Amino acid sequence: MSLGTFHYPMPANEPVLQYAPGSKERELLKKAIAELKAQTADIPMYIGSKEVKTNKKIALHPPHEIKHTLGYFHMGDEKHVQQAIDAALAAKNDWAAMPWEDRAGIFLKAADLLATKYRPYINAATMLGQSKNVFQAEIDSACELIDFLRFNVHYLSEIYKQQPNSAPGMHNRMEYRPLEGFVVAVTPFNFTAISGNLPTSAAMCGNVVVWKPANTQVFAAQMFMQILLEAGLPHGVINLIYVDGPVLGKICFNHRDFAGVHFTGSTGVFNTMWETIGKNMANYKSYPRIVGETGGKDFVLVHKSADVDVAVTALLRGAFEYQGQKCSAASRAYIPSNLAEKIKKKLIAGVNSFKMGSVEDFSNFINAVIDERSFDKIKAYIDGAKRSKKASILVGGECSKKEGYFIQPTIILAEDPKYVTLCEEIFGPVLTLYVYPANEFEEVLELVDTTSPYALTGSIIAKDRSAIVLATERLRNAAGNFYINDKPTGAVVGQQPFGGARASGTNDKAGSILNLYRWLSARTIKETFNPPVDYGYPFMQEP
Ligand SMILES: NC(=O)c1ccc[n+]([C@@H]2O[C@H](COP(=O)([O-])OP(=O)(O)OC[C@H]3O[C@@H](n4cnc5c(N)ncnc54)[C@H](O)[C@@H]3O)[C@@H](O)[C@H]2O)c1
Ligand SMILES: N[C@@H](CCC=O)C(=O)O
Repeated sequence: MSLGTFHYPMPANEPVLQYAPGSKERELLKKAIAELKAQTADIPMYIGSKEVKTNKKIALHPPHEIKHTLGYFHMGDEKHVQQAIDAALAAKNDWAAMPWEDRAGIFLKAADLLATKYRPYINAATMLGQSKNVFQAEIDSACELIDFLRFNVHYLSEIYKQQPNSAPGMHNRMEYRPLEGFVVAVTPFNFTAISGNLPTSAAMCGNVVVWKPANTQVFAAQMFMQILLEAGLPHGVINLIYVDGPVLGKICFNHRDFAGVHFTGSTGVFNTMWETIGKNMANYKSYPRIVGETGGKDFVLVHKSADVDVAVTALLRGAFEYQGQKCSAASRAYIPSNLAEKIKKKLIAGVNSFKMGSVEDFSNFINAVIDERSFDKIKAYIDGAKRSKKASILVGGECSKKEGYFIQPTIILAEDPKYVTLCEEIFGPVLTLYVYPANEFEEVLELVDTTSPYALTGSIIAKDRSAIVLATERLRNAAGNFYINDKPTGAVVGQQPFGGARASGTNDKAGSILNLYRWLSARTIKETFNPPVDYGYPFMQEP
Protein backbone atom coordinates (compact mmCIF):
# COMPACT_ATOMS: atom_id res chain seq x y z
CA MET A 1 0.00 0.00 0.00
CA SER A 2 1.46 3.41 -0.98
CA LEU A 3 0.50 6.33 1.28
CA GLY A 4 2.24 9.06 -0.64
CA THR A 5 3.64 10.03 -4.03
CA PHE A 6 7.39 9.87 -4.03
CA HIS A 7 9.79 11.92 -6.07
CA TYR A 8 12.79 10.56 -8.03
CA PRO A 9 14.53 13.58 -9.61
CA MET A 10 16.72 13.32 -12.72
CA PRO A 11 20.03 11.93 -11.39
CA ALA A 12 23.49 13.16 -12.34
CA ASN A 13 25.69 10.80 -14.38
CA GLU A 14 28.02 8.67 -12.30
CA PRO A 15 31.47 10.36 -12.38
CA VAL A 16 34.14 8.43 -14.31
CA LEU A 17 37.09 7.61 -12.03
CA GLN A 18 40.54 8.18 -13.50
CA TYR A 19 42.68 5.32 -12.05
CA ALA A 20 45.79 7.51 -12.04
CA PRO A 21 48.96 5.97 -10.59
CA GLY A 22 48.82 6.20 -6.78
CA SER A 23 45.02 6.65 -6.66
CA LYS A 24 42.85 4.69 -4.24
CA GLU A 25 40.61 3.36 -7.02
CA ARG A 26 43.63 1.98 -8.88
CA GLU A 27 44.86 0.18 -5.79
CA LEU A 28 41.41 -1.36 -5.13
CA LEU A 29 41.03 -2.43 -8.76
CA LYS A 30 44.45 -4.12 -8.86
CA LYS A 31 43.53 -5.97 -5.66
CA ALA A 32 40.19 -7.10 -7.14
CA ILE A 33 41.90 -8.33 -10.33
CA ALA A 34 44.38 -10.33 -8.24
CA GLU A 35 41.56 -11.82 -6.12
CA LEU A 36 39.49 -12.87 -9.13
CA LYS A 37 42.53 -14.38 -10.80
CA ALA A 38 43.51 -16.31 -7.68
CA GLN A 39 40.19 -18.17 -7.48
CA THR A 40 38.48 -20.64 -9.77
CA ALA A 41 34.86 -19.50 -9.92
CA ASP A 42 32.10 -22.09 -9.97
CA ILE A 43 29.17 -20.22 -11.50
CA PRO A 44 25.62 -21.55 -11.12
CA MET A 45 22.43 -20.53 -12.88
CA TYR A 46 19.95 -18.58 -10.73
CA ILE A 47 16.45 -20.03 -11.08
CA GLY A 48 13.88 -18.96 -8.48
CA SER A 49 15.55 -19.37 -5.08
CA LYS A 50 17.92 -22.06 -6.38
CA GLU A 51 21.51 -21.87 -7.54
CA VAL A 52 21.46 -24.58 -10.20
CA LYS A 53 24.50 -26.62 -11.20
CA THR A 54 24.70 -29.20 -13.98
CA ASN A 55 27.23 -31.73 -15.13
CA LYS A 56 28.10 -29.63 -18.18
CA LYS A 57 30.75 -27.14 -17.09
CA ILE A 58 32.15 -24.57 -19.51
CA ALA A 59 35.53 -22.97 -18.81
CA LEU A 60 36.02 -19.19 -18.89
CA HIS A 61 39.37 -17.76 -20.05
CA PRO A 62 40.48 -14.12 -20.36
CA PRO A 63 40.55 -13.49 -24.13
CA HIS A 64 44.03 -11.95 -23.74
CA GLU A 65 45.42 -14.84 -21.66
CA ILE A 66 43.79 -18.02 -22.86
CA LYS A 67 45.97 -20.31 -20.76
CA HIS A 68 44.45 -18.91 -17.56
CA THR A 69 41.12 -20.27 -16.31
CA LEU A 70 38.87 -17.84 -14.44
CA GLY A 71 36.39 -20.54 -13.58
CA TYR A 72 33.51 -22.56 -14.96
CA PHE A 73 29.82 -21.95 -15.51
CA HIS A 74 27.13 -24.56 -15.49
CA MET A 75 25.43 -24.90 -18.87
CA GLY A 76 21.71 -25.62 -18.86
CA ASP A 77 19.30 -27.25 -21.30
CA GLU A 78 15.62 -27.14 -22.23
CA LYS A 79 14.42 -28.14 -18.76
CA HIS A 80 16.27 -25.21 -17.18
CA VAL A 81 14.55 -22.81 -19.57
CA GLN A 82 11.21 -24.28 -18.53
CA GLN A 83 12.17 -24.05 -14.85
CA ALA A 84 13.18 -20.41 -15.28
CA ILE A 85 9.81 -19.59 -16.90
CA ASP A 86 7.96 -21.40 -14.10
CA ALA A 87 9.98 -19.55 -11.43
CA ALA A 88 9.31 -16.22 -13.15
CA LEU A 89 5.58 -16.84 -13.39
CA ALA A 90 5.46 -17.95 -9.75
CA ALA A 91 7.09 -14.67 -8.66
CA LYS A 92 4.92 -12.52 -10.91
CA ASN A 93 1.92 -11.56 -8.76
CA ASP A 94 3.88 -10.56 -5.66
CA TRP A 95 6.38 -8.58 -7.69
CA ALA A 96 3.72 -6.71 -9.67
CA ALA A 97 1.91 -5.92 -6.41
CA MET A 98 5.00 -4.55 -4.67
CA PRO A 99 4.69 -0.74 -4.22
CA TRP A 100 6.73 1.16 -6.81
CA GLU A 101 8.91 2.87 -4.20
CA ASP A 102 9.99 -0.53 -2.87
CA ARG A 103 10.78 -1.85 -6.34
CA ALA A 104 12.68 1.37 -7.06
CA GLY A 105 14.61 1.04 -3.80
CA ILE A 106 16.02 -2.31 -4.88
CA PHE A 107 17.45 -0.95 -8.15
CA LEU A 108 18.75 2.24 -6.54
CA LYS A 109 20.47 0.14 -3.89
CA ALA A 110 22.00 -2.05 -6.63
CA ALA A 111 23.32 1.13 -8.28
CA ASP A 112 24.88 2.24 -5.00
CA LEU A 113 26.48 -1.17 -4.43
CA LEU A 114 27.98 -0.94 -7.92
CA ALA A 115 29.23 2.58 -7.27
CA THR A 116 30.95 1.61 -4.02
CA LYS A 117 31.63 -1.86 -2.62
CA TYR A 118 31.48 -3.78 -5.92
CA ARG A 119 32.91 -1.17 -8.30
CA PRO A 120 36.42 -2.69 -8.37
CA TYR A 121 34.98 -6.20 -8.73
CA ILE A 122 32.53 -5.55 -11.57
CA ASN A 123 35.28 -3.65 -13.41
CA ALA A 124 37.81 -6.43 -12.75
CA ALA A 125 35.32 -9.07 -13.95
CA THR A 126 34.66 -7.09 -17.15
CA MET A 127 38.36 -6.51 -17.75
CA LEU A 128 39.27 -10.17 -17.26
CA GLY A 129 36.20 -11.77 -18.81
CA GLN A 130 35.71 -9.47 -21.81
CA SER A 131 39.25 -8.06 -22.24
CA LYS A 132 38.38 -4.38 -21.68
CA ASN A 133 41.02 -1.95 -20.57
CA VAL A 134 40.45 -0.11 -17.31
CA PHE A 135 38.94 3.01 -18.87
CA GLN A 136 36.59 1.03 -21.12
CA ALA A 137 35.50 -1.12 -18.17
CA GLU A 138 34.92 1.92 -15.93
CA ILE A 139 32.65 3.68 -18.46
CA ASP A 140 30.74 0.44 -19.11
CA SER A 141 30.38 -1.84 -16.12
CA ALA A 142 30.51 0.89 -13.49
CA CYS A 143 29.23 4.22 -14.86
CA GLU A 144 26.81 3.19 -17.62
CA LEU A 145 25.25 0.37 -15.62
CA ILE A 146 24.80 2.64 -12.59
CA ASP A 147 23.29 5.31 -14.85
CA PHE A 148 20.88 2.84 -16.48
CA LEU A 149 19.53 1.87 -13.06
CA ARG A 150 19.21 5.40 -11.66
CA PHE A 151 17.87 7.09 -14.80
CA ASN A 152 15.32 4.34 -15.42
CA VAL A 153 13.93 4.78 -11.90
CA HIS A 154 13.53 8.49 -12.66
CA TYR A 155 11.96 7.88 -16.11
CA LEU A 156 9.51 5.31 -14.82
CA SER A 157 8.40 7.74 -12.10
CA GLU A 158 7.74 10.28 -14.86
CA ILE A 159 5.60 7.74 -16.73
CA TYR A 160 3.57 6.85 -13.64
CA LYS A 161 2.83 10.58 -13.19
CA GLN A 162 1.32 10.92 -16.70
CA GLN A 163 -2.45 10.90 -16.26
CA PRO A 164 -5.37 11.79 -18.55
CA ASN A 165 -7.80 14.71 -18.15
CA SER A 166 -11.14 14.29 -16.38
CA ALA A 167 -14.28 16.13 -17.51
CA PRO A 168 -16.75 17.27 -14.80
CA GLY A 169 -18.57 14.43 -13.08
CA MET A 170 -15.92 11.79 -13.62
CA HIS A 171 -12.37 10.77 -12.80
CA ASN A 172 -10.06 9.17 -15.37
CA ARG A 173 -6.84 7.48 -14.54
CA MET A 174 -4.19 5.31 -16.14
CA GLU A 175 -2.50 2.30 -14.65
CA TYR A 176 0.79 1.22 -16.19
CA ARG A 177 0.53 -2.54 -15.86
CA PRO A 178 3.41 -4.93 -16.41
CA LEU A 179 2.97 -7.20 -19.45
CA GLU A 180 0.83 -10.30 -18.96
CA GLY A 181 3.38 -13.13 -18.94
CA PHE A 182 7.18 -13.18 -18.80
CA VAL A 183 9.85 -11.20 -20.64
CA VAL A 184 12.99 -12.77 -22.14
CA ALA A 185 16.24 -10.75 -22.03
CA VAL A 186 18.92 -11.96 -24.45
CA THR A 187 22.14 -10.02 -24.03
CA PRO A 188 25.42 -9.54 -25.94
CA PHE A 189 29.03 -10.04 -24.86
CA ASN A 190 30.37 -6.56 -25.39
CA PHE A 191 28.79 -4.37 -22.67
CA THR A 192 28.23 -5.39 -19.05
CA ALA A 193 25.94 -2.35 -18.82
CA ILE A 194 23.71 -3.51 -21.68
CA SER A 195 23.63 -7.01 -20.27
CA GLY A 196 22.46 -5.63 -16.92
CA ASN A 197 20.04 -3.12 -18.39
CA LEU A 198 17.97 -5.46 -20.56
CA PRO A 199 16.59 -7.61 -17.71
CA THR A 200 16.38 -4.81 -15.12
CA SER A 201 14.53 -2.24 -17.26
CA ALA A 202 11.73 -4.75 -17.86
CA ALA A 203 11.79 -5.97 -14.23
CA MET A 204 11.61 -2.41 -12.89
CA CYS A 205 8.28 -2.03 -14.71
CA GLY A 206 6.91 -4.95 -12.68
CA ASN A 207 7.71 -7.71 -15.16
CA VAL A 208 9.36 -11.05 -14.44
CA VAL A 209 12.29 -12.04 -16.60
CA VAL A 210 14.25 -14.98 -18.01
CA TRP A 211 17.76 -13.63 -18.72
CA LYS A 212 20.23 -15.34 -21.04
CA PRO A 213 23.61 -13.60 -21.41
CA ALA A 214 26.26 -14.40 -24.02
CA ASN A 215 28.51 -17.25 -22.82
CA THR A 216 31.51 -14.92 -23.11
CA GLN A 217 29.95 -12.40 -20.69
CA VAL A 218 28.82 -14.81 -17.96
CA PHE A 219 31.67 -13.85 -15.60
CA ALA A 220 30.43 -10.27 -15.10
CA ALA A 221 26.73 -11.13 -15.60
CA GLN A 222 26.63 -13.49 -12.63
CA MET A 223 28.37 -10.89 -10.46
CA PHE A 224 25.63 -8.38 -11.32
CA MET A 225 22.99 -11.02 -10.53
CA GLN A 226 24.53 -11.45 -7.08
CA ILE A 227 24.48 -7.68 -6.58
CA LEU A 228 20.77 -7.55 -7.48
CA LEU A 229 20.02 -10.29 -4.95
CA GLU A 230 22.06 -8.49 -2.29
CA ALA A 231 20.07 -5.34 -3.07
CA GLY A 232 16.90 -7.27 -2.22
CA LEU A 233 15.54 -8.44 -5.58
CA PRO A 234 13.06 -11.21 -4.73
CA HIS A 235 13.90 -14.67 -6.04
CA GLY A 236 12.33 -15.49 -9.38
CA VAL A 237 11.94 -11.91 -10.62
CA ILE A 238 15.04 -12.29 -12.79
CA ASN A 239 16.22 -15.81 -13.58
CA LEU A 240 19.70 -16.08 -15.02
CA ILE A 241 20.31 -19.13 -17.22
CA TYR A 242 23.10 -20.24 -19.55
CA VAL A 243 21.76 -22.12 -22.55
CA ASP A 244 22.28 -22.11 -26.31
CA GLY A 245 20.26 -19.43 -28.07
CA PRO A 246 18.15 -21.84 -30.15
CA VAL A 247 17.35 -23.89 -27.01
CA LEU A 248 16.08 -20.75 -25.29
CA GLY A 249 14.07 -19.75 -28.36
CA LYS A 250 12.50 -23.19 -28.75
CA ILE A 251 10.95 -23.11 -25.26
CA CYS A 252 10.33 -19.38 -24.69
CA PHE A 253 9.02 -18.43 -28.11
CA ASN A 254 6.55 -21.33 -28.04
CA HIS A 255 5.16 -20.51 -24.61
CA ARG A 256 1.63 -19.16 -24.23
CA ASP A 257 2.79 -16.63 -21.59
CA PHE A 258 5.67 -15.24 -23.67
CA ALA A 259 5.10 -11.47 -23.40
CA GLY A 260 8.17 -9.90 -24.95
CA VAL A 261 11.84 -10.11 -25.81
CA HIS A 262 14.46 -7.50 -24.94
CA PHE A 263 17.39 -8.27 -27.21
CA THR A 264 20.72 -6.72 -28.08
CA GLY A 265 23.03 -8.52 -30.47
CA SER A 266 23.49 -9.20 -34.14
CA THR A 267 20.91 -8.47 -36.81
CA GLY A 268 20.84 -12.07 -38.07
CA VAL A 269 19.92 -13.48 -34.65
CA PHE A 270 17.22 -10.84 -34.16
CA ASN A 271 15.72 -11.60 -37.57
CA THR A 272 15.56 -15.31 -36.68
CA MET A 273 13.83 -14.48 -33.40
CA TRP A 274 11.29 -12.23 -35.09
CA GLU A 275 10.50 -14.91 -37.67
CA THR A 276 10.02 -17.60 -34.99
CA ILE A 277 7.80 -15.32 -32.91
CA GLY A 278 5.74 -14.45 -36.01
CA LYS A 279 5.18 -18.12 -36.80
CA ASN A 280 4.01 -18.77 -33.23
CA MET A 281 1.63 -15.81 -32.98
CA ALA A 282 -1.46 -17.96 -32.61
CA ASN A 283 0.00 -19.56 -29.45
CA TYR A 284 0.30 -16.38 -27.42
CA LYS A 285 -2.13 -14.77 -25.01
CA SER A 286 -1.06 -11.25 -26.13
CA TYR A 287 0.94 -9.69 -28.95
CA PRO A 288 4.52 -9.89 -27.65
CA ARG A 289 6.73 -6.80 -27.52
CA ILE A 290 9.80 -7.31 -29.72
CA VAL A 291 12.62 -4.92 -28.90
CA GLY A 292 16.02 -5.38 -30.50
CA GLU A 293 19.09 -3.19 -30.82
CA THR A 294 21.30 -4.83 -33.43
CA GLY A 295 24.32 -4.35 -35.69
CA GLY A 296 25.95 -1.31 -37.22
CA LYS A 297 28.25 -0.18 -40.03
CA ASP A 298 28.98 3.20 -38.57
CA PHE A 299 30.45 5.99 -40.64
CA VAL A 300 32.68 9.01 -40.22
CA LEU A 301 32.25 11.50 -43.04
CA VAL A 302 35.06 14.03 -43.24
CA HIS A 303 34.36 17.27 -45.13
CA LYS A 304 37.04 19.22 -47.00
CA SER A 305 36.76 21.96 -44.31
CA ALA A 306 37.49 19.55 -41.45
CA ASP A 307 40.13 19.99 -38.77
CA VAL A 308 42.50 17.09 -39.50
CA ASP A 309 43.31 16.37 -35.85
CA VAL A 310 39.63 16.24 -34.92
CA ALA A 311 39.03 13.77 -37.77
CA VAL A 312 42.03 11.59 -36.92
CA THR A 313 41.17 11.43 -33.20
CA ALA A 314 37.52 10.61 -33.94
CA LEU A 315 38.72 7.77 -36.17
CA LEU A 316 41.39 6.36 -33.85
CA ARG A 317 39.15 6.36 -30.80
CA GLY A 318 35.91 5.65 -32.65
CA ALA A 319 37.30 2.69 -34.57
CA PHE A 320 39.69 1.05 -32.13
CA GLU A 321 38.55 1.55 -28.53
CA TYR A 322 37.57 -1.84 -27.15
CA GLN A 323 39.07 -3.37 -30.30
CA GLY A 324 36.19 -1.99 -32.39
CA GLN A 325 33.75 -4.33 -30.62
CA LYS A 326 31.09 -1.66 -30.20
CA CYS A 327 27.98 -1.62 -32.30
CA SER A 328 28.73 2.10 -32.66
CA ALA A 329 32.38 1.72 -33.75
CA ALA A 330 33.55 3.76 -36.73
CA SER A 331 34.16 1.14 -39.38
CA ARG A 332 33.93 3.13 -42.62
CA ALA A 333 35.37 6.57 -43.23
CA TYR A 334 34.93 8.88 -46.21
CA ILE A 335 37.94 11.14 -46.60
CA PRO A 336 38.10 14.17 -48.97
CA SER A 337 40.94 14.12 -51.48
CA ASN A 338 42.35 17.49 -50.28
CA LEU A 339 43.02 16.09 -46.77
CA ALA A 340 43.65 12.42 -47.63
CA GLU A 341 47.45 12.34 -47.43
CA LYS A 342 47.61 14.26 -44.13
CA ILE A 343 44.90 12.10 -42.56
CA LYS A 344 46.49 8.82 -43.74
CA LYS A 345 49.88 9.83 -42.37
CA LYS A 346 48.47 10.69 -38.95
CA LEU A 347 46.34 7.55 -38.82
CA ILE A 348 49.38 5.38 -39.56
CA ALA A 349 51.35 7.13 -36.83
CA GLY A 350 48.44 6.76 -34.40
CA VAL A 351 47.97 3.03 -35.02
CA ASN A 352 51.71 2.39 -34.78
CA SER A 353 51.74 4.15 -31.39
CA PHE A 354 49.04 1.90 -29.85
CA LYS A 355 50.23 -0.51 -27.18
CA MET A 356 48.53 -3.89 -27.29
CA GLY A 357 48.47 -6.59 -24.61
CA SER A 358 46.93 -7.73 -21.36
CA VAL A 359 44.37 -5.60 -19.49
CA GLU A 360 46.52 -5.98 -16.38
CA ASP A 361 49.05 -3.56 -17.84
CA PHE A 362 47.01 -0.35 -17.64
CA SER A 363 49.12 1.33 -20.33
CA ASN A 364 47.75 -0.99 -23.04
CA PHE A 365 45.20 0.82 -25.21
CA ILE A 366 44.32 -2.31 -27.20
CA ASN A 367 43.50 -5.74 -25.76
CA ALA A 368 42.20 -8.96 -27.27
CA VAL A 369 39.02 -9.67 -29.23
CA ILE A 370 36.44 -11.76 -27.48
CA ASP A 371 36.97 -15.31 -28.75
CA GLU A 372 38.41 -17.56 -31.42
CA ARG A 373 35.29 -17.36 -33.59
CA SER A 374 35.52 -13.56 -33.70
CA PHE A 375 39.27 -13.71 -34.25
CA ASP A 376 38.86 -16.02 -37.27
CA LYS A 377 36.05 -13.92 -38.73
CA ILE A 378 37.94 -10.63 -38.41
CA LYS A 379 41.17 -12.16 -39.73
CA ALA A 380 39.31 -13.46 -42.79
CA TYR A 381 38.27 -9.89 -43.70
CA ILE A 382 41.87 -8.69 -43.24
CA ASP A 383 43.27 -11.57 -45.31
CA GLY A 384 40.68 -10.82 -47.97
CA ALA A 385 41.87 -7.21 -48.17
CA LYS A 386 45.49 -8.39 -48.42
CA ARG A 387 44.55 -10.50 -51.46
CA SER A 388 42.15 -8.03 -53.07
CA LYS A 389 42.85 -5.88 -56.12
CA LYS A 390 40.22 -3.39 -54.92
CA ALA A 391 41.76 -2.73 -51.52
CA SER A 392 45.06 -2.61 -49.66
CA ILE A 393 46.22 -2.52 -46.06
CA LEU A 394 47.28 0.99 -45.02
CA VAL A 395 48.51 -0.06 -41.59
CA GLY A 396 48.19 -3.07 -39.25
CA GLY A 397 47.01 -6.47 -40.39
CA GLU A 398 48.99 -8.73 -38.02
CA CYS A 399 47.02 -11.35 -36.08
CA SER A 400 48.08 -13.91 -33.47
CA LYS A 401 46.18 -16.28 -31.21
CA LYS A 402 49.19 -17.69 -29.42
CA GLU A 403 48.63 -16.06 -26.02
CA GLY A 404 45.25 -14.48 -26.63
CA TYR A 405 43.06 -13.36 -29.51
CA PHE A 406 45.12 -10.37 -30.62
CA ILE A 407 44.39 -8.51 -33.83
CA GLN A 408 46.49 -5.51 -34.64
CA PRO A 409 44.28 -2.47 -35.35
CA THR A 410 44.02 -2.39 -39.12
CA ILE A 411 43.14 0.26 -41.66
CA ILE A 412 42.08 -0.83 -45.13
CA LEU A 413 42.14 1.55 -48.06
CA ALA A 414 39.38 0.70 -50.53
CA GLU A 415 39.28 1.85 -54.12
CA ASP A 416 35.80 0.48 -54.71
CA PRO A 417 33.16 2.41 -52.68
CA LYS A 418 31.18 -0.83 -52.33
CA TYR A 419 34.13 -2.95 -51.21
CA VAL A 420 32.95 -5.61 -48.75
CA THR A 421 34.55 -4.02 -45.65
CA LEU A 422 32.67 -0.78 -46.38
CA CYS A 423 29.35 -2.65 -46.36
CA GLU A 424 29.40 -5.51 -43.81
CA GLU A 425 29.68 -5.36 -40.01
CA ILE A 426 33.05 -6.85 -38.95
CA PHE A 427 32.89 -6.13 -35.22
CA GLY A 428 36.61 -5.87 -34.68
CA PRO A 429 39.51 -3.40 -34.95
CA VAL A 430 39.19 -2.82 -38.70
CA LEU A 431 38.50 0.56 -40.29
CA THR A 432 38.09 1.04 -44.04
CA LEU A 433 38.83 4.37 -45.74
CA TYR A 434 37.41 5.55 -49.01
CA VAL A 435 38.88 8.70 -50.52
CA TYR A 436 36.34 10.82 -52.46
CA PRO A 437 36.87 13.85 -54.70
CA ALA A 438 36.69 16.79 -52.29
CA ASN A 439 34.20 18.67 -54.48
CA GLU A 440 31.73 15.78 -54.65
CA PHE A 441 30.27 16.13 -51.17
CA GLU A 442 26.62 15.75 -52.26
CA GLU A 443 27.45 12.52 -54.12
CA VAL A 444 29.27 11.12 -51.11
CA LEU A 445 26.26 11.83 -48.89
CA GLU A 446 24.24 9.55 -51.15
CA LEU A 447 26.98 6.92 -50.95
CA VAL A 448 27.07 7.02 -47.15
CA ASP A 449 23.29 6.68 -46.98
CA THR A 450 23.01 3.74 -49.36
CA THR A 451 26.15 1.62 -48.85
CA SER A 452 25.06 -0.50 -45.89
CA PRO A 453 21.71 -1.77 -44.60
CA TYR A 454 22.45 -0.48 -41.09
CA ALA A 455 21.60 2.91 -39.56
CA LEU A 456 23.07 3.03 -36.07
CA THR A 457 25.68 5.79 -35.62
CA GLY A 458 27.59 8.23 -37.79
CA SER A 459 29.64 11.43 -37.63
CA ILE A 460 30.23 14.46 -39.77
CA ILE A 461 33.56 16.23 -39.25
CA ALA A 462 33.50 19.73 -40.74
CA LYS A 463 34.11 23.39 -39.96
CA ASP A 464 31.81 24.62 -42.73
CA ARG A 465 28.35 24.99 -41.17
CA SER A 466 26.54 24.57 -44.51
CA ALA A 467 28.19 21.13 -44.90
CA ILE A 468 27.01 20.21 -41.40
CA VAL A 469 23.47 21.35 -42.21
CA LEU A 470 23.43 19.39 -45.47
CA ALA A 471 24.82 16.20 -43.89
CA THR A 472 22.40 16.41 -40.96
CA GLU A 473 19.50 16.70 -43.38
CA ARG A 474 20.54 14.12 -45.99
CA LEU A 475 21.69 11.53 -43.47
CA ARG A 476 18.57 11.83 -41.31
CA ASN A 477 17.74 8.12 -41.71
CA ALA A 478 21.31 6.83 -41.93
CA ALA A 479 21.95 6.91 -38.16
CA GLY A 480 19.89 6.86 -34.97
CA ASN A 481 22.80 8.60 -33.21
CA PHE A 482 24.43 11.35 -35.27
CA TYR A 483 27.53 13.20 -34.10
CA ILE A 484 28.93 16.53 -35.25
CA ASN A 485 32.70 16.89 -34.87
CA ASP A 486 33.01 13.87 -32.59
CA LYS A 487 33.53 10.11 -32.73
CA PRO A 488 30.37 8.03 -33.29
CA THR A 489 30.80 6.07 -30.03
CA GLY A 490 30.43 6.74 -26.32
CA ALA A 491 26.75 7.65 -25.86
CA VAL A 492 25.99 8.61 -22.27
CA VAL A 493 22.72 7.66 -20.55
CA GLY A 494 20.46 10.69 -20.14
CA GLN A 495 22.53 12.68 -22.66
CA GLN A 496 22.53 10.79 -25.97
CA PRO A 497 19.70 8.19 -25.89
CA PHE A 498 21.07 5.29 -27.94
CA GLY A 499 19.72 3.17 -30.79
CA GLY A 500 19.33 2.92 -34.55
CA ALA A 501 16.81 1.94 -37.21
CA ARG A 502 16.88 0.06 -40.55
CA ALA A 503 18.87 -3.17 -39.90
CA SER A 504 20.19 -1.72 -36.63
CA GLY A 505 17.05 -2.46 -34.67
CA THR A 506 13.75 -1.16 -33.40
CA ASN A 507 15.30 2.11 -32.14
CA ASP A 508 13.66 1.96 -28.74
CA LYS A 509 16.54 3.96 -27.23
CA ALA A 510 17.92 1.94 -24.31
CA GLY A 511 18.17 3.90 -21.08
CA SER A 512 15.49 6.40 -22.08
CA ILE A 513 11.81 6.83 -21.28
CA LEU A 514 10.93 5.48 -24.75
CA ASN A 515 12.33 2.06 -23.91
CA LEU A 516 10.33 1.73 -20.70
CA TYR A 517 7.00 2.23 -22.48
CA ARG A 518 7.65 -1.07 -24.26
CA TRP A 519 7.48 -3.00 -20.98
CA LEU A 520 4.20 -1.50 -19.83
CA SER A 521 0.62 -2.10 -20.90
CA ALA A 522 -1.61 0.80 -19.92
CA ARG A 523 -5.13 0.35 -18.54
CA THR A 524 -7.51 3.33 -18.61
CA ILE A 525 -10.05 3.52 -15.82
CA LYS A 526 -13.03 5.90 -15.98
CA GLU A 527 -15.21 6.42 -12.90
CA THR A 528 -18.50 8.26 -13.37
CA PHE A 529 -19.87 9.98 -10.24
CA ASN A 530 -23.43 10.66 -11.35
CA PRO A 531 -24.18 8.03 -14.00
CA PRO A 532 -27.14 8.54 -16.39
CA VAL A 533 -30.23 6.48 -15.59
CA ASP A 534 -32.12 6.99 -18.86
CA TYR A 535 -30.86 6.00 -22.30
CA GLY A 536 -32.63 8.82 -24.19
CA TYR A 537 -30.93 11.94 -25.57
CA PRO A 538 -32.28 15.36 -24.42
CA PHE A 539 -33.55 16.22 -27.95
CA MET A 540 -35.81 13.13 -27.88
CA GLN A 541 -37.94 14.52 -25.03
CA GLU A 542 -41.43 15.88 -25.99
CA PRO A 543 -41.80 19.68 -25.47
N1 LIG B 1 22.61 -1.70 -31.29
C1 LIG B 1 23.10 -1.87 -30.07
O1 LIG B 1 22.77 -1.15 -29.12
C2 LIG B 1 24.11 -2.96 -29.83
C3 LIG B 1 24.84 -2.98 -28.64
C4 LIG B 1 25.76 -4.01 -28.43
C5 LIG B 1 25.96 -4.97 -29.41
N2 LIG B 1 25.25 -4.92 -30.55
C6 LIG B 1 25.48 -5.91 -31.61
O2 LIG B 1 25.70 -7.18 -31.02
C7 LIG B 1 26.57 -7.95 -31.84
C8 LIG B 1 27.73 -8.44 -30.99
O3 LIG B 1 27.28 -9.13 -29.87
P1 LIG B 1 27.19 -10.71 -29.83
O4 LIG B 1 28.32 -11.30 -30.60
O5 LIG B 1 27.02 -11.11 -28.41
O6 LIG B 1 25.85 -10.94 -30.65
P2 LIG B 1 25.07 -12.30 -30.98
O7 LIG B 1 23.91 -11.94 -31.85
O8 LIG B 1 26.00 -13.34 -31.45
O9 LIG B 1 24.54 -12.78 -29.55
C9 LIG B 1 23.67 -11.98 -28.78
C10 LIG B 1 22.90 -12.90 -27.85
O10 LIG B 1 22.01 -13.71 -28.62
C11 LIG B 1 22.19 -15.08 -28.28
N3 LIG B 1 21.81 -15.90 -29.42
C12 LIG B 1 22.60 -16.31 -30.45
N4 LIG B 1 21.86 -17.05 -31.32
C13 LIG B 1 20.60 -17.10 -30.82
C14 LIG B 1 19.38 -17.71 -31.26
N5 LIG B 1 19.32 -18.41 -32.39
N6 LIG B 1 18.27 -17.55 -30.50
C15 LIG B 1 18.32 -16.83 -29.35
N7 LIG B 1 19.45 -16.25 -28.88
C16 LIG B 1 20.57 -16.36 -29.62
C17 LIG B 1 23.65 -15.14 -27.87
O11 LIG B 1 23.92 -16.30 -27.14
C18 LIG B 1 23.79 -13.88 -27.07
O12 LIG B 1 23.27 -14.03 -25.76
C19 LIG B 1 27.04 -7.01 -32.94
O13 LIG B 1 26.29 -7.27 -34.10
C20 LIG B 1 26.73 -5.63 -32.38
O14 LIG B 1 26.56 -4.64 -33.35
C21 LIG B 1 24.33 -3.95 -30.77
N1 LIG C 1 26.30 2.73 -26.43
C1 LIG C 1 27.61 2.43 -26.89
C2 LIG C 1 27.65 1.29 -27.87
C3 LIG C 1 26.96 0.05 -27.46
C4 LIG C 1 27.15 -1.01 -28.48
O1 LIG C 1 27.99 -1.83 -28.48
C5 LIG C 1 28.23 3.64 -27.56
O2 LIG C 1 27.56 4.65 -27.74
O3 LIG C 1 29.39 3.56 -27.94
